[in-house]
Amino acid sequence: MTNGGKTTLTNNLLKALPNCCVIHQDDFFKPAAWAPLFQPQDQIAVGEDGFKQWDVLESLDMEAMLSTVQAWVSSPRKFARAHGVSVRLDASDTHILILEGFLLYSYKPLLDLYSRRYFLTVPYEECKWRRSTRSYAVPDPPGLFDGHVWPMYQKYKREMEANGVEVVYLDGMKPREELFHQVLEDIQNSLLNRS
Ligand SMILES: Nc1ncnc2c1ncn2[C@@H]1O[C@H](COP(=O)(O)OP(=O)(O)O)[C@@H](O)[C@H]1O
Ligand SMILES: NC(=O)c1ccc[n+]([C@@H]2O[C@H](COP(=O)(O)O)[C@@H](O)[C@H]2O)c1
Repeated sequence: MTNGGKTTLTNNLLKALPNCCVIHQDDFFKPAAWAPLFQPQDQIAVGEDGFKQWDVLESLDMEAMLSTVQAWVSSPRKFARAHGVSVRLDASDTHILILEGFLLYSYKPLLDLYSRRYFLTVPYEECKWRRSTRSYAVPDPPGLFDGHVWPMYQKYKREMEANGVEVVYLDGMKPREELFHQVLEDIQNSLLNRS
């Protein structure tokens, strides 16, 4: 979920895991107008509620994100080099790709590609508070959290559960270090079980 601690956890994992790349879903938001002149290029819809609909799958270019994932799948080593990730030649040939995002489990073509699916959650009040302290490229207009962000979070999570998508829930209220060690251990175990 938004402000669950995804970026923080991802950055910690990136430092600890060899040959590890990341793709951020935020990089795939479709273009939006920042001024009326640019209106024709605006691909973010405005809902009946008056809010720009940022938190729906249609606002993200998921095809482009999938292509980026496929580029990694076809050559992790080349991908790592192109993204400035140093490839350790002495380490095992295992490569890891982290996808970091708030709507990763609602786009079918990606669903079967994941080895592990983690889902960080925090309670409503904490999420709202953390969000209020964030500064996004496009600032939240007043009322966006309750009017759009939270309802969309609930809707997509409900759908994900109804579709039987299995995830490992992580308690985003735990200290950063604890979350890091929990997930690192889980990744290491899943790698061991594969070999
Ligand atoms: N485990 C944690 N406990 C308390 N605060 C956290 C924790 N993880 C992240 N934060 C804080 O919450 C905010 C959102 O974190 P961030 O990692 O950017 O979330 P996300 O990428 O999920 O939106 C930041 O201010 C960050 O410092
Ligand atoms: N990166 C952007 O261009 C942009 C613009 C508007 C809103 N957002 C917000 O980003 C959130 C997702 O990012 P986080 O998971 O990091 O919070 C969404 O809830 C969305 O409302 C991002």
